[in-house]
Amino acid sequence: MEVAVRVVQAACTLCQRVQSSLLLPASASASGSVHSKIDRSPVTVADWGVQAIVSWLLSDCFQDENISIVAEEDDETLSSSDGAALLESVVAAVNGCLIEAPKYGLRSPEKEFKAHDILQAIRRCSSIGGPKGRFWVLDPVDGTLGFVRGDQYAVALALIEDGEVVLGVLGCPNYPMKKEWLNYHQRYYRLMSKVSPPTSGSWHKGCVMYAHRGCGQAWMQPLVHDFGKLDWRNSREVRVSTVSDPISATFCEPVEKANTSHSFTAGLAHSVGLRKQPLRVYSMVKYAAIARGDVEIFMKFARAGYKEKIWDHAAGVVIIREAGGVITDAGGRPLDFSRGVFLEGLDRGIIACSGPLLHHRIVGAVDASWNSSTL
Ligand SMILES: Nc1ncnc2c1ncn2[C@@H]1O[C@H](COP(=O)(O)OS(=O)(=O)O)[C@@H](OP(=O)(O)O)[C@H]1O
Ligand SMILES: [Mg+2]
Ligand SMILES: [Mg+2]
Ligand SMILES: [Mg+2]
Repeated sequence: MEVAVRVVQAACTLCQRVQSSLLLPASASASGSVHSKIDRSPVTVADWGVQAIVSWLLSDCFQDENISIVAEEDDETLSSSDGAALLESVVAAVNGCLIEAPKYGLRSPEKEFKAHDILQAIRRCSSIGGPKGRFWVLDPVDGTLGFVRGDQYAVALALIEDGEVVLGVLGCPNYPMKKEWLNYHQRYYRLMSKVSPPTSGSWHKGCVMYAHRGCGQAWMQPLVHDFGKLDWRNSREVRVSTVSDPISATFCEPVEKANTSHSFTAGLAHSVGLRKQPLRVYSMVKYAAIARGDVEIFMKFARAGYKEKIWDHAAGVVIIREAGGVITDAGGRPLDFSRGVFLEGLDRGIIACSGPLLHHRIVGAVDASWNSSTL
């Protein structure tokens, strides 16, 4: 757990630097830093950079060159002839971050990384998961769309043992320790990014959340740029909301309508008596929000045929559960992390709630309205 938290803290620093540079007006570096994948989703220098550093740091910490990691990105684009400029940016971002690894109580590599070291580190995350043994699961940047838009995103790292998520760490660089800081923070960030972006060293407005299966506790600590100054006693326990009356509950969901049916969730919300506007947030920050009691419900109904990937959920699931929440598919069954990179057998959608009462109502409402929906 300690290694995972340190590694995620370091990875968040890399992300913050890349995000600041992306937000520079007409930034020369920005134009080349975002690439479009075959499914037209974005991938950036930060996605590859984080995957490379997490891969290298984990294998270095555990002295295991063959450490097993399932992760979202691959090296195909960077290895291709038109990926040379991107690769160069990733090399610079990774070296800039790893040189500071000792600040996080981690080791820097003996020599600066060259392009082929980066490709190798990215490629090493090629585990395909499964029912047996132990492997890490990494979403280097979850909510890449939010990331490129200067908004919410998360670095998500989990450990799976024999098909069960045993620990999860969620780095949320733009999600302040206190919900009340969020508006102020976002307005400030947008304003600043038009003038001069904040230097990474002065930016302490994020948090890192983590939990270990079976402890019944989940924790949050501030994002730091010098781990030596971080006292583990600054970590505070987080807990889900105690609200169980739908009238006072808030639900959250993905921002993009391509990723979930906003109309179906609006119908569900109405039928169970939710009255507040949904909070649309990018990334697993939604899971962080449930775990620490900022919202009560998360719902996602992807289009038929879309298969959810384990890295989009693993870290968040264990944090929500240990913080006291309930998370299942829409049939009320636990998410199955034991069947490879996909959440195979997922029934319709995902529902996370601060407690069993709300969860029961929503699952019931899905059943009542599913057949008349167009999903
Ligand atoms: N079609 C479709 N349907 C459902 N989900 C999809 C789909 N395409 C992608 N993804 C995955 O969604 C991840 C982003 O989820 P978000 O909750 O951040 O979505 S949103 O941007 O707020 O709409 C996103 O994670 P990242 O790629 O890490 O950003 C994807 O893994
Ligand atoms: Mg992606
Ligand atoms: Mg993701
Ligand atoms: Mg991602």
